[in-house]
Amino acid sequence: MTAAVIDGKAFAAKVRAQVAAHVAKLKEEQGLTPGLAVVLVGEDPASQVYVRNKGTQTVECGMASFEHKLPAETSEAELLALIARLNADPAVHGILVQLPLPKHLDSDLVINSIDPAKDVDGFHISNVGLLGTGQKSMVPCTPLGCLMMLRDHHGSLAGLNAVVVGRSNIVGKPMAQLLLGDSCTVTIAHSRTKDLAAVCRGADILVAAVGRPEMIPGDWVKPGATVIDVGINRIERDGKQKLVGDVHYASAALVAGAITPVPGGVGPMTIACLLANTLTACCRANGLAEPEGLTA
Ligand SMILES: Nc1nc(=O)c2c([nH]1)NC[C@@H]1CN(c3ccc(C(=O)N[C@@H](CCC(=O)O)C(=O)O)cc3)C=[N+]21
Repeated sequence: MTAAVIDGKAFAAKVRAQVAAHVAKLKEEQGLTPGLAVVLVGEDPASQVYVRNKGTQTVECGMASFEHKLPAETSEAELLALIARLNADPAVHGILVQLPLPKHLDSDLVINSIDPAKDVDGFHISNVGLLGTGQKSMVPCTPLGCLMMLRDHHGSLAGLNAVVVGRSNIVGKPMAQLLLGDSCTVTIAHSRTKDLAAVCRGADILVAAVGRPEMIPGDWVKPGATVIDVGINRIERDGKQKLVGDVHYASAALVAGAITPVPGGVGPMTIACLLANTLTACCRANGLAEPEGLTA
């Protein structure tokens, strides 16, 4: 059997179209334009490309984009002062501080200085706690995108065995919370898990978020399982730069029921969910009904 390919790129385009339609309605009926501020500290080339993509897609959806590029040697006080200004700016509904930050900056402190209502990454400690207790929160973009694709593919996720490989605060842990919220039986596995292969083979839903190129081979995949590959690893093969996931795609696709490719899977959905979260934040800030199907 060959797996169905879950086309994240096409799915993301649909999500962005929904966002754009809702934004148009907000403008017409309320005179409101959702705004997203993206803060980039330093000159990492990959981050620059990525921040530019976010800005372009934000504007394409009819929203306002505010880019703040600060030099690598920006002090913590300067960064916190910028965040305070964005927190107070009514034109800004979402704030994203691109991670990782340069080492001299305390990212927990910086993230927790963002107004939780504007924390479109869902990384603020207060949003983490709200998600963990099943309350309304801002949900991290990558796990939200994965959840949307899983719901679309399966309908109900109730009772399915979900294994999340990776325990990061930005993907693994919130992904596990969302799957639990949809009544999966959830296992969080990681580098110290005993017999990781056997644990993975028990998964109806396998989410790989470890950041190791092609670490999960096809024979760790249960026949018919749904595989969500969060990894985006830049490697060199045959003298060429290549993007691969955390799953060995060719072998996994022979066994899985459905699989997300890299590129074109989770990545585009992450940005689409960032735009959806910005719209949601704008609606909440103004006491308006939230867009349907774009939140957890
Ligand atoms: N505060 C913060 N929030 C983030 O959400 C965040 C961050 N910092 N720092 C960096 C990572 C990385 N990330 C990606 C999102 C989409 C693609 C994406 O669209 N990838 C394309 C390929 C792009 C390419 O060709 O390089 C794809 O998978 O098809 C990649 C990477 C969000 N991040």
